[in-house]
Amino acid sequence: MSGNFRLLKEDSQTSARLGLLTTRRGVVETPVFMPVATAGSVKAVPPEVVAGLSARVILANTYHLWLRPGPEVIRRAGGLHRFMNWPRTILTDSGGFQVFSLAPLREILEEGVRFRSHLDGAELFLTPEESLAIQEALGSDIRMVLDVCIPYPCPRQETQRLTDLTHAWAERSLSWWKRQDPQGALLFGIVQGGMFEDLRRASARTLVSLSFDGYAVGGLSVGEPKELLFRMLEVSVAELPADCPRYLMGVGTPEDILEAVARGVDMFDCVLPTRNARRGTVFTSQGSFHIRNAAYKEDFRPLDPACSCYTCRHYSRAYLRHLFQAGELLVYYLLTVHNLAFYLRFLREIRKALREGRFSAFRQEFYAQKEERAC
Ligand SMILES: CNc1nc2c(CC[C@H]3O[C@@H](OC)[C@H](O)[C@@H]3O)c3nc(N)[nH]c(=O)c3cc2[nH]1
Ligand SMILES: [Zn+2]
Repeated sequence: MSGNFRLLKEDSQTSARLGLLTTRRGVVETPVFMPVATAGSVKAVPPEVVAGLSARVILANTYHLWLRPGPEVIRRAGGLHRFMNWPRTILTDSGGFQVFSLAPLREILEEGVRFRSHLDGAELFLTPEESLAIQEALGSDIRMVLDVCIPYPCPRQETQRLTDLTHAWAERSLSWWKRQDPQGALLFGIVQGGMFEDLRRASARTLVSLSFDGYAVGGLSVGEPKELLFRMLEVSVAELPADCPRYLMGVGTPEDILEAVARGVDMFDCVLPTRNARRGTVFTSQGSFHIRNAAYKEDFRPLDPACSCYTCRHYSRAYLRHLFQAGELLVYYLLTVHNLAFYLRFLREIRKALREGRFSAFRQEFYAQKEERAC
């Protein structure tokens, strides 16, 4: 819909591409990883540090911020950027996923979703228009339409019904959007269709015919086998315009991201680097490991010798293990900084490989190193 995305280079051997997404808060090189700040904070790490790690976009969540502290508080604070002191791009998810993953006792109606708050059980009703009104109060730069995140598995007939509903809500979202002055904010549609190739293709085509600024592929990374995730991704992306950004929601491990980039995805969000850090699991160039392992009790090396992040420059595995065992809060900060640095560096390396026309060699090297580790 809006020409905010420029294709800079397409890989010769795969569908991978290097792009530039311009939002009203800055320019974002793609493929990009977006740290998750669901409730308005990248857990345990201040925004200046997240920006210092080169993050250009973070992701917040309509459902969580709607329930607490409420959109009016954030609107009166001057919007989410001011409220959380993040001056760069913010993408807000619509709440479609949380209503199905968090809220109990829900009812999907034509008009919207009725459910009970996971915080206090209060009865709530979320419509496509209300989700966009909340995102408007938050003042995010990229907004997602309210969709139905179809669970896995789901019978074909129910998949068709929920996908049709998602399309009706997408249409209502766009007509609401056209009645507003979005002031340069972008609106993304979300492809559903469950695990049925024909429903996936039809969903992508329907959303493209409505014309959005970008397209997310939803309803994946919901417990399905990897080969199904990538097959449904391929058939969805095949129907999406090359000159619009594609966002694969909730994915994933470094390998999943690499494979999705190879299939033409530009944008990623995932809780893995931040959530795993708080659980003591770290990502490194030698694979991932759990810091509480006794093997690290007197291991005075950094988490990853190939990492130059603050944590790796100043602290050893032994110290980080000690903090984790002692329940010292500092370890959340130190491990999250490292995992985010790892993910953001990984995407930087992917963009560099694409820029230099050696993406396939980079991908082969990634698997060769993985093989080596396995021996
Ligand atoms: C993990 N797998 C996965 N995440 C997904 C999310 C974001 C979760 C959202 O919830 C929070 O992360 C758990 C973040 O705020 C994130 O934006 C999705 N969101 C929407 N609207 N529709 C989907 O079909 C959908 C599918 C997903 N699959
Ligand atoms: Zn590090």
